[in-house]
Amino acid sequence: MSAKKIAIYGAGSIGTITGAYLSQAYGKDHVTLIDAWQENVDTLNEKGAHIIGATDLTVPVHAVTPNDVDGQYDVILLHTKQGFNGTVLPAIKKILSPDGTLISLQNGVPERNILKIFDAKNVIAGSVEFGGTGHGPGVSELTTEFDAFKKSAFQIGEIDGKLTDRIEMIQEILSNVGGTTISDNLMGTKWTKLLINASFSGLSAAANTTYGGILASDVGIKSALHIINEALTAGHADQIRFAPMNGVDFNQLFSLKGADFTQKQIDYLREIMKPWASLKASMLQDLEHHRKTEINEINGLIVETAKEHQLTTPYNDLIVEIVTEAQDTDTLPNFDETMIRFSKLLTNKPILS
Ligand SMILES: CC(C)(CO)C(=O)C(=O)O
Repeated sequence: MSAKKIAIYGAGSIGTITGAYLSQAYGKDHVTLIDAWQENVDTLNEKGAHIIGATDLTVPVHAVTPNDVDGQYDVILLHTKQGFNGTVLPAIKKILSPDGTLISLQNGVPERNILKIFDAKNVIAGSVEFGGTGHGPGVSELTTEFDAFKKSAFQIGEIDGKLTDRIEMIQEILSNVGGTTISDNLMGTKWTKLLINASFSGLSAAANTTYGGILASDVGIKSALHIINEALTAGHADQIRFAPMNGVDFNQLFSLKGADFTQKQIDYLREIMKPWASLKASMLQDLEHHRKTEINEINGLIVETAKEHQLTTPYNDLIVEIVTEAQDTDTLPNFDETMIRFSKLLTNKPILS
């Protein structure tokens, strides 16, 4: 396998971590990090990729800007944001070898659009299950606890869910980064990641805090459960079978069964999310750096899907409202104000024991 040429398209907080581990495993002659930010590319080449947080690791890497890409790649990991797909996908098409594989790892569910540009035989997809926070050029903080990262970093699958030699080969490659499981239910995988993004990343962005800040707040954790439940309801209406993530069946454990969520559901959600407490949503990092967020592709997708089935989504609506407001006014949301707005939605919803 080491003869394969691998590219990481998008060396942001997640791409830098992935690129560091793959370069460590296969050598920088076989792995290229592609990123549009010249200063990031220069620093990566001069100083290596520096991973801090749950580990401390510096790995020599080879990085280029999209304009300087030379040659074709057998495997390309797609780590840019969906908002750039209009330019990124045609650029990737030119550098993916005819038998190559593009791994769609973006948040949301971009695969239908990706398949308009790429032949299905060249595409697999999956979800990223670890967090990263950028700390300037070349430096990324691994925000998932190290054991959880090594256990569960990616879930990948063929579009048709088949177990193929190719998907096993990609699993082997990604296992150099962290735990990688194969899913036979790709849409279920993408939607389970979507519900984590909508709830914890949505609230992290809307309340200007980490996942831990949401877990520690009663309003935060209860709102997270409502967001998850809205995503489950919209997904079910759209025939989605939610895949377990890191062994946890969100559908089974966290859907609303009675008048309200039970204390057991609250405690369990707090417990299983602990290894991700230091995560800062990429949408919050976008707001901090004056970039457009993925709000429409994350909470917005749940709202839209629900609407198609005449369902309402007050909790996801509020996330969209707050994050869009912050994005449009180039400001950061305020934790207390956001919690007040969510507590109004939660009023009259007692927690059953
Ligand atoms: C889970 C996490 C933090 C990993 O990048 C994420 O997907 C996001 O916030 O966008």
